[in-house]
Amino acid sequence: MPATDERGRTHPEPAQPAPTRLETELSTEQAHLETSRLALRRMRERAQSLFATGDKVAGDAYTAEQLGRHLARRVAELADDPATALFFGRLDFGPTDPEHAGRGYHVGRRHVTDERGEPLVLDWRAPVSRAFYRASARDPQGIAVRRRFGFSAGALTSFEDEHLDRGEELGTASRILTAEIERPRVGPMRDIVATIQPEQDELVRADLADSICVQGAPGTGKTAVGLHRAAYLLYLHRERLRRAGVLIVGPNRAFLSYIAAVLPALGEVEVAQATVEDLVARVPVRAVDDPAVAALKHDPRMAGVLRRAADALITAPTEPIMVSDGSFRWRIGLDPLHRVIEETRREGLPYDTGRERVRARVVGLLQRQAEARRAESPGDAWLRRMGKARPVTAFLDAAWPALTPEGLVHSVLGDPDVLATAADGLLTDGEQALLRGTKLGRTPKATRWTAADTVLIDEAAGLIERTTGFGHVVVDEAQDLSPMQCRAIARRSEHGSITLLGDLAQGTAPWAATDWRESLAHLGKPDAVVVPLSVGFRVPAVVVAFANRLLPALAVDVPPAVSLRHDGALDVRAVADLAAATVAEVRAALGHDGSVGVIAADDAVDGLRAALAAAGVPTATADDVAASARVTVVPATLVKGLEYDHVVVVEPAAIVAAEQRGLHRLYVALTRAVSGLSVLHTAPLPGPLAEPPAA
Ligand SMILES: Nc1ncnc2c1ncn2[C@@H]1O[C@H](COP(=O)(O)OP(=O)(O)OP(=O)(O)O)[C@@H](O)[C@H]1O
Repeated sequence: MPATDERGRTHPEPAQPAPTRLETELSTEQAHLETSRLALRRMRERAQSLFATGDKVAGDAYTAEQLGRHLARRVAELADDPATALFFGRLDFGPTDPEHAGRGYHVGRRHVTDERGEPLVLDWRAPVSRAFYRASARDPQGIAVRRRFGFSAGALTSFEDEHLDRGEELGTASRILTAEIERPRVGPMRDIVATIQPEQDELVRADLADSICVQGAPGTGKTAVGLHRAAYLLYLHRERLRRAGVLIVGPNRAFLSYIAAVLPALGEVEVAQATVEDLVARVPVRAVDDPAVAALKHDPRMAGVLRRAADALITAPTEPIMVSDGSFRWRIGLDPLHRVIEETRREGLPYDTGRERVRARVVGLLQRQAEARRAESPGDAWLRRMGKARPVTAFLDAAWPALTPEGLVHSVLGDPDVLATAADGLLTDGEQALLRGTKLGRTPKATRWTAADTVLIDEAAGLIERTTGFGHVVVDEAQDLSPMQCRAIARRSEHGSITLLGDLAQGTAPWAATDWRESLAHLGKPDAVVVPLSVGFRVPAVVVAFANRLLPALAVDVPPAVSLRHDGALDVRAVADLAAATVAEVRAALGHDGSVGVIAADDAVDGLRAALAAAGVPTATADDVAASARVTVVPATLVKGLEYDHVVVVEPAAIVAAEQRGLHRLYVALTRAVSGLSVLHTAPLPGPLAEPPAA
């Protein structure tokens, strides 16, 4: 409005440069963000007030509890983290789209609607949002303009448009994608919803019915894809998957805590996470196997041995059953008992179910006799009494004895006769001798089980009873699963699907996979497709080139990664004093933003931690993602799946020497860096790294 002076004369406003079109658009978008945040807050407040009064409106305690849980979940889902962008993109449809012509949608982490129910932000998983990830200049999918927003500390600061209708497409040249990839890393893993790439999106949005296996070099986004697929499937099949459950399997606790925040940030708060060891932890692990024995216990032939041992317990009846019942005496002869056992055996039920089926059939035979003699049908109480009658149980105990998983494994490992029969033709004499050398307690209870035993016990449990499964299982770092561990996961996904993620080059377990088809067969999903990912989002090109020098020595057939990052630094240096050089290197790295990871052979970790502490540099451990210390000292055996902005790998030769697949371990260690990698050594570098790179 023009200003008026004391004499009543009007003056034009002091000249302000008119806002540019870009500035106006930016402020419109900022206003939309503000409106959306307020709307989300309203949605959350409504959910909270429903939660507060939910128990008063529900009819009964059960409904109240269900409702309470639902509402609590809803409140958690609607949490707004001011540090993350509520929306990150916008789609403007062109005039010819049959459904959305001329409309624009903001795409973000969850649906936000205004008070009239009109969408302010669309969930990234909604069908319309798909075009945000997949549309291209060649196949615009109805989109005229795709806009990406840039944020700084939760504030919307920029945007970038692609006029797909004019054939413009940025692809990986997007500034906003580049900034996201090059952002210095700190703390736990973050979601990538804003920048999921088309080849990743195809995997994320694969059908629930499809099991898939992703082979990807380090940093190609396998973990990210697996987590986002879990979130996507939960969105699309909410009820079904909530009932059946979704499980994420990772290599160790440090890794699980590193990824734990991703799904909650996407509004998914009910996903189970476990290591394979957790899954099979029916007994505590209190002993260690000799490596050769452990390897044998993880061999899939052990499944056959256990099955045979369980089958061998089922034997032909030797005596008829006689039961006194008041003034009556019932008798079942050998022939019908034979038939019951054989018929039930042929049904191939879990052992326990079979035993109960035999019991029910025997009671059925008694019932028929009773009906014939008494001309009336006995009631439930009678049936129960007959089922528990001593002669019936005695027959069962002889022909189909009760069995526990620990008991079965104990007898296979501890009773040479049982082993000889069960392993005949499956294991060599030498292998049987290895197993006979296993130290066991006198009873299963008194036995100090090993980690490999727990896998056998789980296999035995799978023979005896049905395992409860999940609707979908995501398995990360799957190259390290043994065949027997694959079978443990197969039992938990028999009626569901799996996403298998891994890199054969990073296999460090003695039984590491060399061919995904074999793992998939053991997982019960032989027909799953194997899809490669080859664009690396973590490791800078110079570092990839250095690590790739190890590939020929790793004896695996995998496509090498191509890095999207052409920045980044590599510094390989012979030093005189490892501890002093590490301290200096860490100090220098602390001069820049981001986390610092020091990776060393396991037995060198304590010494390095002490050296850093003595120099006044506090350090965290790998499983402490919330630590305030920026420096983490990680044993090489725990670093799989993790990443740090700057990585210092200390004495590669020691990492290689520490284990059988030490070169694979070193490959893992060398591929953890986001911005820079320093390699410090006193001993010569291991084989392929010592040679000059091939031209
Ligand atoms: N589309 C993307 N946009 C931005 N960042 C991405 C994208 N995909 C992956 N990243 C980032 O790249 C890094 C590596 O991703 P991730 O850990 O999922 O890779 P990975 O294949 O599982 O690696 P590894 O084999 O080493 O376990 C992470 O920081 C992740 O956030």
